[in-house]
Parts: sequence; structure tokens; C-alpha cells
Amino acid sequence: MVKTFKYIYGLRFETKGLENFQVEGPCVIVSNHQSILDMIGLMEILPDNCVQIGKKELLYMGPVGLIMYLGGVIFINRKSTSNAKTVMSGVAQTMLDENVKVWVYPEGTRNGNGDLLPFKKGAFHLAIQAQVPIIPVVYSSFSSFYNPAKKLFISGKIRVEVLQPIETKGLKAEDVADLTERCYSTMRETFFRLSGLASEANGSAQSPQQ
Ligand SMILES: CCCCCCCCCCCCCCC(=O)SCCNC(=O)CCNC(=O)[C@H](O)C(C)(C)COP(=O)(O)OP(=O)(O)OC[C@H]1O[C@@H](n2cnc3c(N)ncnc32)[C@H](O)[C@@H]1OP(=O)(O)O
Ligand SMILES: CCCCCCCC/C=C\CCCCCCCC(=O)OC[C@@H](O)COP(=O)(O)O
Repeated sequence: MVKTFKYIYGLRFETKGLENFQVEGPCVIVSNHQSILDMIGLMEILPDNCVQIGKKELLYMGPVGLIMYLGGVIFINRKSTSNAKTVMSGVAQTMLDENVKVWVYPEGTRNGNGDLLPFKKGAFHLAIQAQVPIIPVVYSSFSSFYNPAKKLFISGKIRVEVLQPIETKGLKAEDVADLTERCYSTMRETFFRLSGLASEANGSAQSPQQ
């Protein structure tokens, strides 16, 4: 049902690298998060046996919260790191026992500012604790067709790339920072390339013709 919104809003997806989802066993999928429109992009490529990590406030969104709950979304309290850590440690064991993939938005919030926010570390702890690969997924910038501040929402194309899995076998908790940084730079580079944007050192992005 969520996928059908792409026809209503005139969104086209161009997807590359879906074969990278063909890993044996569970994995942690990380992707950038610009807006609620990401839910359409999520459903466009969602692999089988995959659940998402979501903020607990979403559980209270009436029928939508109920659908998410029944769909297996794992709710975390972002205001309590210790609570979120406890939940995610449980997830590491469950994903192995039940062979599920877990989808995390490592920016931890929506960001439509034409760049990626620094990544939170939960997804990377999870992958290392479960010793499963990380699969980065990058969606191009929505800003050419969707910008709430400018009251812009027209039809547009979203490029999606599923990148090659990053192995975590043998990595330990002390490797989380490096792994996070590696994943962040690969995804940021891909984001700028897919969006046709030139990156700037201060984090804001400009299109080459601007
Ligand atoms: C009509 C039909 C409708 C159907 C619709 C169906 C839709 C499908 C549902 C889709 C749901 C989508 C939901 C999207 C969202 O809600 S995004 C927001 C929620 N998600 C997240 O926040 C995930 C990303 N966040 C994290 O991973 C964070 O790390 C978090 C675990 C939450 C902790 O937060 P915070 O304290 O702010 O982060 P830090 O990363 O800075 O961590 C602080 C220190 O703790 C250490 N840490 C973190 N996690 C762990 C862990 N698991 N184990 C051990 N240690 C951990 C981390 O290393 C930091 O310490 P150091 O600085 O390294 O010393
Ligand atoms: C003009 C907007 C058009 C909306 C198109 C909707 C298409 C999808 C249809 C129904 C799906 C409803 C599912 C709602 C799930 C919301 C997930 C989400 O995006 O949560 C925000 C959360 O990650 C971060 O929250 P904050 O950015 O910190 O607060």
C-alpha cells in the first residue's frame, strides 16, 4: 500500500545493486533519511524478512503505529541511550535466532538539508555484536522536487544504490568508531554522486551549476 504512493506523487525510482542484498543470513541495512517519503523508498526495495528500528513515538500513531507493531518494527527510546542499547542488544540475538535483516536509519532523525548528518553508533554496535555484514543503501537528494520550506513538491526521480556488504567478522566493540566512519564516508560520497552534487567541507552541498 505504501508503495502505491509513488504513483500518486509521481515519484520514479532508479535502483542499482539489489543483488547486494543476497547475503547468507541476517545483516544490518543502513540508509540515509530525508523525509517521510523514505517510507515509499523503503518499500520499493525492502528485502524479505526485514524489520526496521523506529522511534517509540511512532507506536502511538493510531492505526499506523499498530501496523508497524504488527509488522515487527523495533521501537527504541532515543531519549535514553541505555534503554536503546538494551533493546538493540536483544535485537542482535533475535536477528541471529530468527534470521532477520534489520534496517536502521543511522542519522537517527530526518534530514533534508542536502547532506548526511553524522551517524549514531547503534547500527554498527548491532552488526558487530551479531557479527553480521552491514549493507549501506543510499537514496539521492529529494531537494530538487521536495522542499517543504519552499512549498515545493513536484514529481521527480530518486536514484537508489544498494552498496556492497561490509563484513564485520572478527571486529570488536573498539572497532565501532572506525566502522561507523568508513560507512559514513562511503555513503556520503555515494549520496553526492547520485544527487549530482558537489560536496563542500562545511557539510552543505551545492549542485555543480549553482
Ligand atoms: C499506513 C501503513 C503504514 C505502514 C508503515 C510502515 C513503515 C515501516 C516503518 C519504518 C520505521 C522507520 C522509522 C524511522 C525512525 O524512527 S528513525 C529514528 C529512530 N532510529 C534511530 O535512532 C536509530 C539510530 N540511532 C542509534 O543507533 C543510536 O546510536 C541509539 C542506539 C538510539 C543511541 O542514541 P545516542 O545516545 O544519541 O547515540 P550515540 O550513537 O551517540 O551513542 C552514545 C554512546 O552509546 C554507545 N552505544 C550506542 N549503541 C550501543 C550499543 N547497541 N551497544 C553498546 N554501546 C552503544 C555509543 O558507542 C556511544 O558511546 P561512545 O561515544 O562510542 O563512547
Ligand atoms: C508530503 C508528504 C507526503 C507523505 C507521503 C507518505 C507516504 C507514506 C505513507 C504512509 C506511511 C506512514 C508511515 C509513517 C512512518 C513515519 C516514519 C518516519 O519518517 O518517522 C520519522 C522518524 O524517522 C524520525 O523522526 P524525527 O525526524 O526525529 O522527528
